[in-house]
Amino acid sequence: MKVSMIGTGYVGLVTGACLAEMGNDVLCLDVDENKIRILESGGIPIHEPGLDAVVARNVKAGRLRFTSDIARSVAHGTLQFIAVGTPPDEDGSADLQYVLAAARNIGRLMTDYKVVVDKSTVPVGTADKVRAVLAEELGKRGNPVDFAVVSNPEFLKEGAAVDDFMRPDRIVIGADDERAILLMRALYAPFQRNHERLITMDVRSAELTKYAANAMLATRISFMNELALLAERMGADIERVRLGIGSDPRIGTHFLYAGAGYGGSCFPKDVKALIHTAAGEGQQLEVLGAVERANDAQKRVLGQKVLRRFGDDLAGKHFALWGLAFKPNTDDMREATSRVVIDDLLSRGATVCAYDPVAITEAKRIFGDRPGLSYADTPLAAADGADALLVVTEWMEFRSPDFTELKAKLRQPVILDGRNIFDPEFVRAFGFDYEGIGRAPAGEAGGNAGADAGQPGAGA
Ligand SMILES: NC(=O)C1=CN([C@@H]2O[C@H](COP(=O)(O)OP(=O)(O)OC[C@H]3O[C@@H](n4cnc5c(N)ncnc54)[C@H](O)[C@@H]3O)[C@@H](O)[C@H]2O)C=CC1
Ligand SMILES: O=C(O)[C@H]1O[C@H](OP(=O)(O)OP(=O)(O)OC[C@H]2O[C@@H](n3ccc(=O)[nH]c3=O)[C@H](O)[C@@H]2O)[C@H](O)[C@@H](O)[C@@H]1O
Repeated sequence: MKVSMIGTGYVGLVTGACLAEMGNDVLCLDVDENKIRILESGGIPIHEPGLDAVVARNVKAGRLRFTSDIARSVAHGTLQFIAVGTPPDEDGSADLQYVLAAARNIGRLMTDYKVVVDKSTVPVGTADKVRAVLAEELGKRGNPVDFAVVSNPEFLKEGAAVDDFMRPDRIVIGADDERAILLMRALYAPFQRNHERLITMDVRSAELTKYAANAMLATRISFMNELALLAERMGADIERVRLGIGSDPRIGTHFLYAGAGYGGSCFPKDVKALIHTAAGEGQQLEVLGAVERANDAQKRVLGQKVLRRFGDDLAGKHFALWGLAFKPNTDDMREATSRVVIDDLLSRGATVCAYDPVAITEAKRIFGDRPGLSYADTPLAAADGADALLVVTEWMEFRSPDFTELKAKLRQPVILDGRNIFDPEFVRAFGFDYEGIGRAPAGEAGGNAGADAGQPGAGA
């Protein structure tokens, strides 16, 4: 099938490459000419495991091409995927300007039947707006060309995007046009793996499904993070609680890890956008409001642990930070907890040396020449002379360091583990003063540690 992919970011490039992998003829469009130049010269503008191989293979086979020529993109695909960004507007609503600009381009130039697919995460009612823009542009030309608008939200995770797209849990298609549904079914047939994974529904339900999924996942995390703070106060261990509740299949152990707050380009913005959508309908989403507030507070928990140990004035103190990306296997730092932690420490006069396997270039772009912030080439080098090590992202390579060497590098053997990657007892046996998120204090096997183990709320 001929597919045009509008927007070659995380979603567009992965979707385009994976569709090409199944034999489709895919043309990827981006208004960012620099991105297109990188792709045309064989580079990949983002860090996403396995993506380079899929892209290279399909470019070589002639099934995947890139362009910044809008007319060429509109002419190419019967299926026109819109996979552009939908960042939060000042009031928290999803900014639809890029989606509607893409739709306008299609309407302005299309000459035959097109299925316009909303792949971007967009609020309920957006398909109607896209339809209206297409009709308006066609109307201006007095050209009654047939088209359909389909909602096909994407559920891939960064860092596992290719795998998620190739082996989806489900494929949601919101449409009311039979011809369009048939085309979408055919397009996604190779991804079904002998099991019906395609769920068709009306467009509005499909649009809401995407926000509901992210909001539910964000809720699980904030819920566990709040319980982790309570566990710290009570001398309980959130990891044991996670196993204890996760064994109930109605709850499950997945996606239940307490940590230093969720980040990324989607949970924060989608939670905000859903709250805003509901408010527009006169409904307050009380639970989601709390989810957002709890997460904002959770991003400050590591900084607060530092202040409790070292006092409010951190002048002369130096900290090692492991992990800049909002999660492992990506260089994405949008809404990353590391940004809040670094700001908190630097604003109190501390200096910070950070290490991340892939996100240092992105950090340099974000922080510029921020005084007090430096970067190291290895995790151990980052720890050199630090008063404490803060773990912010759970990269695999952080999980089994040489603890003896690490201790020798640090000025004080303090580890504040924002992702609970270490076994507290194991690390303490090396003489570290270790604190995780919601972990039992030293010597406690889950008993009541009373007021001594209490944390002052960490803003929650
Ligand atoms: N990043 C993720 O893991 C996921 C993102 N989503 C959603 O997918 C959408 C895209 O997200 P990302 O890929 O992360 O964004 P991104 O920011 O990485 O990429 C968007 C791309 O669209 C391009 N663009 C903007 N306007 C354009 C236009 N009129 N014509 C052609 N190209 C244009 C930009 O230059 C940029 O390269 C968002 O709505 C997001 O919420 C959904 C699931 C997962
Ligand atoms: O709409 C989107 O863009 C995507 O948003 C998330 O994917 P992503 O943001 O890439 O990453 P996640 O793995 O979901 O992690 C998000 C954040 O939650 C945190 N997290 C995750 C899981 C957990 O148990 N605890 C926890 O704190 C991570 O550290 C990270 O900061 C969803 O998982 C995807 O299904 C969705 O398609």
